[in-house]
Amino acid sequence: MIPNNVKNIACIGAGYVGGPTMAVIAQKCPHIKVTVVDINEQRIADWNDTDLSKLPVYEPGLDQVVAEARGRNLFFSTDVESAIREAQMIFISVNTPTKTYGVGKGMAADLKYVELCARQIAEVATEDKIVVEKSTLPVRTAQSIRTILDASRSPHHPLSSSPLLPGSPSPDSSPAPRFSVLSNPEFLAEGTAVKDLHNPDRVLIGGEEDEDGQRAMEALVEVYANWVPRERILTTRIWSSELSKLTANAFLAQRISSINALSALCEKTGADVDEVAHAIGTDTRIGPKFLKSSVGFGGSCFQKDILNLVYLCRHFNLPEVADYWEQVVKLNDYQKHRFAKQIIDTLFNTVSGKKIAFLGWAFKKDTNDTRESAAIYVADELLQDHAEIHIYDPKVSKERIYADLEYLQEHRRENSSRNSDNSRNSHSCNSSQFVQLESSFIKDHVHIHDDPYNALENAHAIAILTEWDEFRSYDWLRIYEAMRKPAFVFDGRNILNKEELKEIGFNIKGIGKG
Ligand SMILES: NC(=O)c1ccc[n+]([C@@H]2O[C@H](COP(=O)([O-])OP(=O)(O)OC[C@H]3O[C@@H](n4cnc5c(N)ncnc54)[C@H](O)[C@@H]3O)[C@@H](O)[C@H]2O)c1
Ligand SMILES: O=c1ccn([C@@H]2O[C@H](COP(=O)(O)OP(=O)(O)O[C@H]3O[C@H](CO)[C@@H](O)[C@H](O)[C@H]3O)[C@@H](O)[C@H]2O)c(=O)[nH]1
Repeated sequence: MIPNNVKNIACIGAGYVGGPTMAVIAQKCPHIKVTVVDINEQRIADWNDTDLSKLPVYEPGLDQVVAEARGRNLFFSTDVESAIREAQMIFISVNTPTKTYGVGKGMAADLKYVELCARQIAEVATEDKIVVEKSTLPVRTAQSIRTILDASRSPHHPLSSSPLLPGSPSPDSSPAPRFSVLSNPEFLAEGTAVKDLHNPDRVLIGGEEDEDGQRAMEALVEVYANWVPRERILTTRIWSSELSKLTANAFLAQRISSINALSALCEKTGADVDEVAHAIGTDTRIGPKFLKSSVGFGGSCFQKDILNLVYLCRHFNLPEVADYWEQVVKLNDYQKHRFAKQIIDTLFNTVSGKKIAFLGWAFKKDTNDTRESAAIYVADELLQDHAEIHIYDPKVSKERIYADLEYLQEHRRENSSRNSDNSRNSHSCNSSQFVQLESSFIKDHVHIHDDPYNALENAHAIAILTEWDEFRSYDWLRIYEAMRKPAFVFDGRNILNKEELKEIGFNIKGIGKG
């Protein structure tokens, strides 16, 4: 019978979502054993490191949560099979990146890791289980997961006891396991993951309408009800839950692209985008959040999830709807390009041989995650013009920065060597005017610093790519004195005090500042 009272949870995928989410469940539910498994041995070793500063995910407050629960009822392991076997409820929290090959390349979500999890659960499970989609998935993925899981109940499956097939050899006498699939998308934002998990606006659970589905939903509601008020735990039909996740991200990203589109108009007209955002945000129907104009949104989710939504719309023959949402991503590409171009234009139409210092590489503050960070695309565009880039980020490693730039070149290589008719023609990563940069060129032209003042010394210009708080409190007079003149600052996050910097002597340009 599908359990409605869970004592043992497994989570497949110990990444930015699986790790923090399960750590908080374990912290808040000491009566439940939570095992997080991953095939990446290094990641698991890092989660188990006694030095909490080495956790693979940097999130404010996460170290305390892990310290409280790890070894008590929270475990990190590479033994995926045992975790599946023992758990009553299994979360799938693996990556679902944009496909980089074949059908749907550049648009659709790549579900191969999710499918592998479903197959492994089907193979290993011997008892009834609840399978929870925690990864962000296209609407109706639960159907595919169910199909794979149900196949393990077929008379030909090695684990099936085949009670329906008279005379067939039965490997054992226990009945084949039953599964119920739930959708429980995660809405945490990086940098505030622990806060968001402790105090979510809502928890969304979608389930199937049969009796098993209802029992499974009840079981998951009971887990969250240990700390989330029940009125904030929403239960819906499974397809609504799946689609709500993509919709939420599309709406959030749309607000950023909307304000970024207007930032370009502000620069032409003399308006100030922050004043415009404040003026419209005070209308309670619009609200003040997610109206901060920037160099462009990054992160592993917004672009991927919108492209996935666009792909779905095209699949269901809704081209007008697809075009509408795709524009959000195109505008974001335009914003990143506009920022890089402004640097080159302002520095007298070339940055060749010039030292451009980057403050920040992460896609937002308070995280070490760099996936789809605007910094990568801006750096690439400046490197195309032979800039010397010097980078400081308080949390991102040297290896990560080089890997990000290399990955972009690899992506460009794939796009140019294959027929990319089906893929998105992104300005940032597929533009025909850009050449593929060699590794040696990247190593020679990109320098990473542990000390921000070293990164900034003798720079022709500074570009702020991430809104880390510490950048505001630097000694800007000292920085000015150590820079080449005219000393340019391009504030891609509008975090610096423009008037103060101008008084020091800087030539400062913000986003959407006319
Ligand atoms: N990062 C976020 O802030 C965020 C927020 C909400 C939702 N999501 C969604 O959650 C999902 C996971 O995102 P993430 O950022 O945690 O990804 P991630 O890449 O940080 O982590 C995924 C992990 O899954 C592991 N994995 C892949 N296949 C596996 C398998 N078969 N068995 C065991 N481990 C396997 C990988 O090794 C990796 O460590 C994605 O669908 C994403 O869209 C992410
Ligand atoms: O007003 C704003 C708000 C954000 N950003 C940028 O937008 C990107 C995304 O920021 P944010 O949404 O705060 O972080 P994520 O961790 O990407 O979280 C988003 O993506 C997650 C993964 O799906 C969802 O769970 C979250 O609800 C959703 O906010 C970052 O580059 C931010 O700098 C802006 O430029 N202006």
